[in-house]
Amino acid sequence: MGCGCCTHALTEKDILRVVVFGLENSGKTSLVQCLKTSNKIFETSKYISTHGVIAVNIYLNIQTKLNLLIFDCGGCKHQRHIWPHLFNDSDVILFTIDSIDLTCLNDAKDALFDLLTDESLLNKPLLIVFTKSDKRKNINVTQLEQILNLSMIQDRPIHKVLFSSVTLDGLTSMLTWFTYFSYCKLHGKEMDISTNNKYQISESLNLSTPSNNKIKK
Ligand SMILES: Nc1nc2c(ncn2[C@@H]2O[C@H](COP(=O)(O)OP(=O)(O)OP(=O)(O)O)[C@@H](O)[C@H]2O)c(=O)[nH]1
Ligand SMILES: [Mg+2]
Repeated sequence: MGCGCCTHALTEKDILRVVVFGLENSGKTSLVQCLKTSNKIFETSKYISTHGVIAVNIYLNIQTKLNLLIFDCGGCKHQRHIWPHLFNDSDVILFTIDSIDLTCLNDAKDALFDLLTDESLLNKPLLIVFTKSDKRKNINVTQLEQILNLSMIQDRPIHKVLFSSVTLDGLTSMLTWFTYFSYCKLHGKEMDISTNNKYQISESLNLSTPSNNKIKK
């Protein structure tokens, strides 16, 4: 696989495989598009539900050579039988949760914990993305975390981000997290739960500002 701007062919180790799960309408495809293009979506964007899985290759940062292969899965119930087929190939899991639609939280929690108990996903790093943060001020993330029982998840690195595809708030935090795990994979390092390491690495990679990732505001 090549990206057009690298001089060497990419190997498996160069590519971080990210599987994106989450209920229908929770913002997965919009988020992937934001990662791919660094552009905001329009608030009025039409909802087109994903069928099956869409693989998206993203080459993100000239300095860090972050290569992501993202699997964007359809979220509605009858699509979820496809999810297990992607488990083995993943390095990290991204799970989206609509931070506005509180009626879906229990379903989201069930879907999330079903995933995490699957043997092939044990210990895989988990990025929880609370989406649509532009739609409501003062979202109480702690309350969301409590309802979802996220403190129960102790067997793996976990990071939580409040994100909006409309404003791109939270994008840099996601990219920093991906860069850390990409670095670990490339160098065969243990994927550490400690956040200190993560930030040391991201600082040394000079990833702390959005401009490094060419994010258009
Ligand atoms: N205001 C706002 N709307 C969003 C945001 N993210 C997604 N949406 C809207 O929410 C709807 C669903 O977004 P999608 O990204 O298609 O959701 P999905 O999780 O991929 O849905 P499925 O493919 O059915 O599983 C679309 O109308 C988007 O425009 C956001 O951050 N803010
Ligand atoms: Mg979708």
